[in-house]
Amino acid sequence: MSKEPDRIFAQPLTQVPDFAFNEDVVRVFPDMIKRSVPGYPTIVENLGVLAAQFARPDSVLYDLGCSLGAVTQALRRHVRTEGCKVIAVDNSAAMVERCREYLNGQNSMFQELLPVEVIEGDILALAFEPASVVALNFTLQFIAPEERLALLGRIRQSLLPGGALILSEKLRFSDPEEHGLLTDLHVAFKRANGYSDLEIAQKRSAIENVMKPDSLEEHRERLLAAGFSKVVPWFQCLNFASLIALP
Ligand SMILES: Nc1ncnc2c1ncn2[C@@H]1O[C@H](C[S@+](CC[C@H]([NH3+])C(=O)[O-])CC(=O)[O-])[C@@H](O)[C@H]1O
Ligand SMILES: O=C(O)C(=O)Cc1ccccc1
Repeated sequence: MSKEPDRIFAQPLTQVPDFAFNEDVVRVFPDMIKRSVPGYPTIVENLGVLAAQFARPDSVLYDLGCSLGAVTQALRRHVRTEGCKVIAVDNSAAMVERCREYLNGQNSMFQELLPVEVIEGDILALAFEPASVVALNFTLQFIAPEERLALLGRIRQSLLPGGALILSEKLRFSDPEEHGLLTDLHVAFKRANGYSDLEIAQKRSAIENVMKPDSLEEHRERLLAAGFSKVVPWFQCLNFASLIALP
């Protein structure tokens, strides 16, 4: 994995462009996500542990919005169920190219890894195969809000009995005091990880038009509306959380 540090927003920009998952971001992505998302390493590793409990024989495990394939790699470390394959999907050509390099490197080093297919494409246009695990690890927040319910409905329809959707997201909070406190604490987390106030401010304006977080209540209601029967939060660190949704 690339160890290059994230300095994307370190210099003052006259106009901050909308955030995009381009070559520059791909190069620093492992550093960026670890220093920006509290709990990210814990979520990714344990997503593999959870997935191993829900994986059904001869089914598909989806990693939707796979970026560099961190979740796919956790699935490969933990899932031992017969006949499973991973389908990892991302619509950033730069991400997919690097993701394939990492996964091919693993294939050549280890035998008996779950087979993985990496697809460059829009998850909104995907024809889902019967799946036992679907991971949306910090991806739904980048999908246009009006598309989210229909996407979750299609995921629900593809899920086999005993399977699960694992959904991780940045949260917004309907209570202004709670929202303000957790936003401030997230800024403190980023500062503690070496980001300057300028980097934090410029990143905030880069993501505000492209990343629209929902509240936990909105997630729960939409998942139930999409046909899920139960929504169980299993992790929260500051304003980042992960939920299990059962079919
Ligand atoms: N419509 C779409 N179709 C496919 N991919 C998309 C779409 N929209 C956005 N993406 C992709 O979703 C990913 C979101 S990052 C996921 C981290 C990863 N899951 C991880 O666990 O490391 C989250 C973050 O950076 O905060 C990017 O790679 C986008 O290209
Ligand atoms: O950096 C932030 O403030 C975030 O909310 C998380 C994030 C992480 C990586 C890319 C875009 C957003």
